[in-house]
Amino acid sequence: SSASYYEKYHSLNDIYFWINQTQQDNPNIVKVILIGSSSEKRPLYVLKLSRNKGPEKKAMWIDCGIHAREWISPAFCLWFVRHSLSFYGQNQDITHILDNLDVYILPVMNPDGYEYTWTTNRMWRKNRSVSKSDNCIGADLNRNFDANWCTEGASDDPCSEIYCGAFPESEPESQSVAHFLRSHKDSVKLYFSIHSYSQMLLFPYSCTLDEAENHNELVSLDMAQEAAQKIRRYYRNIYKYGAGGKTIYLAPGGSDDWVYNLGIKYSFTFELQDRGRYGFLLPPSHITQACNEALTALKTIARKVIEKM
Ligand SMILES: NCCCCC[C@@H](C[SeH])C(=O)O
Ligand SMILES: [Zn+2]
Ligand SMILES: [Zn+2]
Repeated sequence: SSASYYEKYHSLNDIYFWINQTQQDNPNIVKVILIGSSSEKRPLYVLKLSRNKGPEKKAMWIDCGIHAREWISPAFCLWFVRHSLSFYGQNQDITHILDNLDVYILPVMNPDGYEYTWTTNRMWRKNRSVSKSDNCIGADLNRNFDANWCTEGASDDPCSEIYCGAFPESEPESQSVAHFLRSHKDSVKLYFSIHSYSQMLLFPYSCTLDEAENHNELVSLDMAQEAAQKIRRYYRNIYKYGAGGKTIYLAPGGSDDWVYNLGIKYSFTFELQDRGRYGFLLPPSHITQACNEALTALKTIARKVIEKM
């Protein structure tokens, strides 16, 4: 696919075709792993990028598209894969990362919701599971993980945009991701969940206002602060950074907090462009800069984590 392919938003079927094509074009580097299926039985495909044939290396994980309307998120996962495949050996940052880490990428964690934003309601957020009680559809997958589940910042009302689901991991999508990460928790060292919008680099905790035990390390010059500084310097754009609970809002049951408590101590949620002018409807002409900003932050953090391994 040409460069311009990555400066557009793609339908779900287009992305499934891209996943298959990318694996076929790069059989020695890309492996496709089926980690589960959505409530409407669509496949959840993870791409594994690995430059090494050796034993299981340390790894990093990137999930995109947990919230359906945040189209820049899957666009970033595709952008990252293309950057990794096209610039390995040329760009020293991505070469260093791929020489040290395998990368698991889940381009669309909520395929049913994503499809729904293309066919029916562009502003849909949740998945499309049918709840027993009300006539309302969908749970917020980023409130369905087992981390202070369904406390303040989530809702037990199935009609709410932040409905926490019937119980932790009640949703097939979050259950599939939790299952995969539980079985890879000894090799996965770094976790990224990509969202939009508001331009923030967030880390645990969002489920309480308590500080994570390695809070200083996450916020210090090593990690989030340096990433935000790089974006400001290279792209003249402002990203806030900090613990989610204090920086954006209380949001219990999130993937990043659950991953952190699982023992993956370098866990981040990125809120990409913009700050509200277009919001979730970020125009395709903004994809390049939004993805470059996210790439800069991801590389900065990944390089620091590799140094500490
Ligand atoms: N895991 C919670 C991180 C902070 C909130 C992130 C936003 C992304 Se739209 C949310 O899930 O409401
Ligand atoms: Zn989101
Ligand atoms: Zn958001």
